[in-house]
Amino acid sequence: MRRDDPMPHLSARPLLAIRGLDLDFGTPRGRVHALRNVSLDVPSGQVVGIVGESGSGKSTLAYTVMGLLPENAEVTPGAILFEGRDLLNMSGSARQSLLGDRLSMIFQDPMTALNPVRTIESQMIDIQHREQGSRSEKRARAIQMLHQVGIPDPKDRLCAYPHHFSGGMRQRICIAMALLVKPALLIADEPTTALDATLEVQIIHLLKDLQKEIGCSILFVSHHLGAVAELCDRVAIMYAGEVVEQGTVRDIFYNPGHPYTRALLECDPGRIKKSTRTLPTIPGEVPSLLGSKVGCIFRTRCRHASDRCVQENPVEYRIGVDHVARCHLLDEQRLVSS
Ligand SMILES: Nc1ncnc2c1ncn2[C@@H]1O[C@H](COP(=O)(O)OP(=O)(O)OP(=O)(O)O)[C@@H](O)[C@H]1O
Repeated sequence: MRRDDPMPHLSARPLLAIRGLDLDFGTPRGRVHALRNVSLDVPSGQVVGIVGESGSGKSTLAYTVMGLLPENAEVTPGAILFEGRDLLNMSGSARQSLLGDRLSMIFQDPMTALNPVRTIESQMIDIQHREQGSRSEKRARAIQMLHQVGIPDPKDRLCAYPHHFSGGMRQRICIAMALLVKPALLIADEPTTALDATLEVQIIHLLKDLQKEIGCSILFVSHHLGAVAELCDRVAIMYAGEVVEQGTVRDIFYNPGHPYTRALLECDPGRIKKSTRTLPTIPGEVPSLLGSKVGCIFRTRCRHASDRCVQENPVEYRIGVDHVARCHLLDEQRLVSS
């Protein structure tokens, strides 16, 4: 069960390779250990989901890749290799030239990305500033992309401002803008959280279709397991700053190896029997991220926790070819039965 080969689930040259990433936020109360020893791959042409409860570090991970961190953030070791180049050691200008070109992002709130006082046309033309072609060619590409994301009468709507569109339509416009530059990697940070369930399904289907068409990879951050199952090829489960388990969608949903993943699946409203009147929750609370980094991060909520879980950080154990989890139980070869 214990892996012999270091990180067997990580391929030789993925599009994005995060290795041993730790990130702290300096605060008056001490250092918040927001990311702990995170290693993760996004292979070319694949969609990787990052799932976890609120505060588990999903957005911090996404923003770290984009280089959009606040001043109090400090990466203390780690590497983020994008197309083989370490983003953490790149000059500001080299990194800047990747953003909005090879790397693109969709935010939870579309108004974060859209300028409220500029027309959709001017914003969609501006985003193509590195692309070849005249203004009218860029305008034509914008219309085509708006059509692809399902904006009705795109030619007539170009002169509208963001507030003229509904929330769902604004998110479609953001997707159109993010994909207009044909990025190699699209980072989507909870892009459907602000939308109702019907719109969420539409946006997930849209992302799926466009990803296939453009051939880009997506790092999809979500706390919605159903959306992840629908869209992703691979899933990483985060808890309190750590990736505690990762594998294919099938591995995670049908053969979870970590007690936290099991608990998360048991609490998923999409899987709960209709006769149940109260939604189950995971007992206990997420630990303070200010604390020591020693021991299993999930031990305070785990019914299987032992002394070893207090004293020793679990390494990744291989459950399947492409499937790993950080839990001492796997070392002892007695998988948790639910
Ligand atoms: N600028 C900051 N300074 C101090 N702590 C921060 C800062 N930004 C985030 N954190 C802390 O880092 C941890 C991870 O936060 P993050 O927003 O990445 O979680 P998340 O999983 O994306 O949560 P959500 O689903 O609610 O967006 C949290 O404990 C959060 O309070």
